[in-house]
Amino acid sequence: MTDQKIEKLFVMKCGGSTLAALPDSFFEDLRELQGSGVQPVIVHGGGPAISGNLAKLGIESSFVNGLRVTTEEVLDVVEMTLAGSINKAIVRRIQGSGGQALGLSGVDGNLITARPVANSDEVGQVGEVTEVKAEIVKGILALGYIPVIAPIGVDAGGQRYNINADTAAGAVASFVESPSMIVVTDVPGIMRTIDDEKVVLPSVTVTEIEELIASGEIYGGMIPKVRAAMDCIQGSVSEVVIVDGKEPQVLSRVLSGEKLGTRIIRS
Ligand SMILES: Nc1ncnc2c1ncn2[C@@H]1O[C@H](COP(=O)(O)OP(=O)(O)O)[C@@H](O)[C@H]1O
Ligand SMILES: CC(=O)N[C@@H](CCC(=O)OP(=O)(O)O)C(=O)O
Repeated sequence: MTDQKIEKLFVMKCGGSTLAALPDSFFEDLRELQGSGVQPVIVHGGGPAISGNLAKLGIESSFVNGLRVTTEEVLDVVEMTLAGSINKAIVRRIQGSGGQALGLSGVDGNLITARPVANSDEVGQVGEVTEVKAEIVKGILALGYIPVIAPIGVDAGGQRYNINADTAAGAVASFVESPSMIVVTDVPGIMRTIDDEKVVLPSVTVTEIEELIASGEIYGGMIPKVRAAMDCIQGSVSEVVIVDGKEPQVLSRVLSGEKLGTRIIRS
């Protein structure tokens, strides 16, 4: 398989907070992009659905710094939810709009290899990415399908890992050398309060992000997004854009350079 850079490639992360709320027009926009030769790669989350399924089984969810405490029992539910129902629901929605998609998790073909995170004594089977097999992603794109990736990793011994979806998306973007990553979530970008009013920041630098985390203006689920963004923009990814998936034609507008959401840039 060729390892040349793919023109018009972009990685998109779809958050669990917004998946169910994404309008049909979002998938129509995606299909039109695919039809015009753009090559989207999707990495998705599904945190709320995992917590919902765990609750049905009487298992309480707990998080340490945004990472789910993941026992083997929890991991079964994580994999079932992410690689199963959520992954297939996205594939069906893309196909329903006339696009072509192929769903897989990081386990398939050893797509995402992982090792335990540094604080695995606290969070259990949570992984950080060691490698993403870019040739699998490029091969699926070359066949004309949108890869839809669930963030489960695996190691050489066959152990599974639960990987935060923002982290996984950033790693996929780096390894496939995507020029950009679009993070689709349930808020219109990174917001801060100025004169008692919440405003969306059009662009932020790495230094500004550190300040916003330190001041508490970036918190919770936004932290793994900005951390993943800061990690991947050190390499081939030149910008990460955080946008609301309910914004009409959000993907094509961002890709055509419209100032929408928050752009995270290097300096
Ligand atoms: N500065 C900020 N601007 C916007 N949202 C923020 C900010 N800090 C924290 N958040 C929170 O981050 C959430 C998005 O993260 P999360 O719920 O994990 O979404 P996803 O499922 O898309 O990954 C927002 O709904 C909001 O509550
Ligand atoms: C380790 C860890 O926390 N993994 C996440 C994976 C899903 C995810 O990240 O989903 P969102 O993008 O919807 O938040 C979890 O178990 O919830």
